[in-house]
Amino acid sequence: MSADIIDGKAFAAALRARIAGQVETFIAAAGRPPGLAVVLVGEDPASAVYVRSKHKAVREAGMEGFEYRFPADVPEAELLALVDRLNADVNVDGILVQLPLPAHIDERIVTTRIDPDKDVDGFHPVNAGRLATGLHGFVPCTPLGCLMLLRDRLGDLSGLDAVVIGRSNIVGKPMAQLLIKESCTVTVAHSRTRDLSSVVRRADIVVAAVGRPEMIRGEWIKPGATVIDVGINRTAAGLVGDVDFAGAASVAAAITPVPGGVGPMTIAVLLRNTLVSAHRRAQVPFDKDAL
Ligand SMILES: Nc1nc(=O)c2c([nH]1)NC[C@@H]1CN(c3ccc(C(=O)N[C@@H](CCC(=O)O)C(=O)O)cc3)C=[N+]21
Ligand SMILES: [Mg+2]
Repeated sequence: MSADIIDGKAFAAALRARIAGQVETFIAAAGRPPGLAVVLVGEDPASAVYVRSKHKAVREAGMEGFEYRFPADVPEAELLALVDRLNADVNVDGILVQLPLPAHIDERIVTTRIDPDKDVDGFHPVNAGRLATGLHGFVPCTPLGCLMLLRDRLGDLSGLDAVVIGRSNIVGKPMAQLLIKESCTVTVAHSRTRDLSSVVRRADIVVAAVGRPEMIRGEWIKPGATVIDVGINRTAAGLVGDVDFAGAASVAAAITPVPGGVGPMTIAVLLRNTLVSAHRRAQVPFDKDAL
């Protein structure tokens, strides 16, 4: 193995510590903590684990967490009524409805009901549009976390060839938008891409977000590339990413591990977005780029 391992867990912990410092300053100015509401529907064990770790992170940062749980058969209207209440609640700066939702609930309707200016997940179409057109708004946490790791590692990304594998609204598309903004030459590959290995081989930056265990092979990676693995796949052998880690690590310059890479960044950026939202809503000035 020759690649440096990008320690997302340590980067996220440092970011969270800086956020906690800024939370104290915010409380002194605004007289209240930043507030994040997290809504969980159903009993999916993986979702319950994520929601618990989000709450722990919220408390550790000095923010206020509001937690709401519904049984899997909650009527959509009841969920929407809660979103309406949270939209109107002055102490709530961020609203996150944990996905996936049960099949009888339309995720698009719920996501679109959240006030875009409290949408710290960045899933509302208004925020997707803001990102696509260069306006201020919330950027989805996972791709923004990936970008922070890339900038920390590579500095200026301009002119680099980037391949994003996966075209979801939550990761692939916003990741591509962020890399375009960084002046990368961006290719978005997906399940219908022909000759994926040749597409990946050109890339200085590979972001894998396909949700298929170890699909991106080490032999495809250009020597010296930086590999960001967004995948979290539970297999018989344990947690693995979308990248063949051992193979890729023998040729890449740097690679994120799973776990301990992108995942912890997602939660740290959620706190960051909530802190940014709190400052905007309370009209307390804040330099988010100094975080
Ligand atoms: N509205 C909404 N917003 C989300 O941001 C959202 C969501 N729904 N639904 C589920 C996904 C998944 N997600 C993760 C958060 C943290 C880790 C994380 O911290 N992972 C650790 C531990 C991995 C493990 O042990 O499971 C790691 O990669 O090292 C992973 C995944 C947020 N999601
Ligand atoms: Mg796909």
